[in-house]
Amino acid sequence: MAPLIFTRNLSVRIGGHSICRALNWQVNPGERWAVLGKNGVGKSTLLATLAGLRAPDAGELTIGGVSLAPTFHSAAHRHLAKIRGYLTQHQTDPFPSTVMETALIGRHPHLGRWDWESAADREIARAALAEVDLADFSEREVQTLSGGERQRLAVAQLLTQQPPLFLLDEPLTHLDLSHQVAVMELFTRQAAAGATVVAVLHDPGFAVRYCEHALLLFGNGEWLAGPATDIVTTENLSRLYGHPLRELRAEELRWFVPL
Ligand SMILES: Nc1ncnc2c1ncn2[C@@H]1O[C@H](COP(=O)(O)OP(=O)(O)OP(=O)(O)O)[C@@H](O)[C@H]1O
Repeated sequence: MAPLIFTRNLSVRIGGHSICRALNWQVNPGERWAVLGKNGVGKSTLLATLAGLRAPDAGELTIGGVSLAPTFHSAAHRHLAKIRGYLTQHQTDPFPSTVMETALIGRHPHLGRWDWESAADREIARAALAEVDLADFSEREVQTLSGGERQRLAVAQLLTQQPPLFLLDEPLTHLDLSHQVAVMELFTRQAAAGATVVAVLHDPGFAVRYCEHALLLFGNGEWLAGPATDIVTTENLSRLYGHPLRELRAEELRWFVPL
């Protein structure tokens, strides 16, 4: 099966700072990857690059068979919109809109130029809202939602889009513990059904619990990618965060606590 993400010697920089240098990385259908690193190392910038929203500095990048670098054709944007769903770190709502209308934005890549959303589209959106515990919120104004409710709506909009690749920038922001688990389990089910998940996470315990692969960004262009069991270790994490950590085990769960 063709990889969803393929990079060869990919280099991404921002403001004179190297995020990754010569990144050789392959993400296959059904895989779940956690991206870990300190604040400011460039996790969001790398995700925006994978989403096709900024150009890398060097190397090759292909997303779902669409070449984003070194060659990229603007005609590929529509195709790309069906391939990858991108959860940004902050949600903005400049215009009044209901929860249902906001979820339905996820259907836009699937509609023709003059099409309205169909009953089937609305059903997909309704099911997505139910998945994130917002079934009763359809007619609420989006600006009245709490932080956690707004974040769950952003997840519902992604589910409504039904992309094969989910790029999630801190999907657990604003969520209470039960909704953190619910959202990670929801994406685990998506992966079991064949979708691919790449998530920026700040808790390595959640990373090893829900992702079988990890990409570590060390902030100087250096990176490590591979099976989470091999590379999410106290030694690597202590170096990654510049702070000593200890691993605690509870039954089959692994947690990492800062000392
Ligand atoms: N336009 C810009 N010009 C220069 N530097 C920028 C610009 N935009 C962002 N940066 C810097 O690039 C670095 C990477 O930012 P990015 O948001 O990708 O980091 P991050 O790893 O996602 O951080 P966090 O964990 O805090 O969300 C940061 O140091 C940020 O201040």
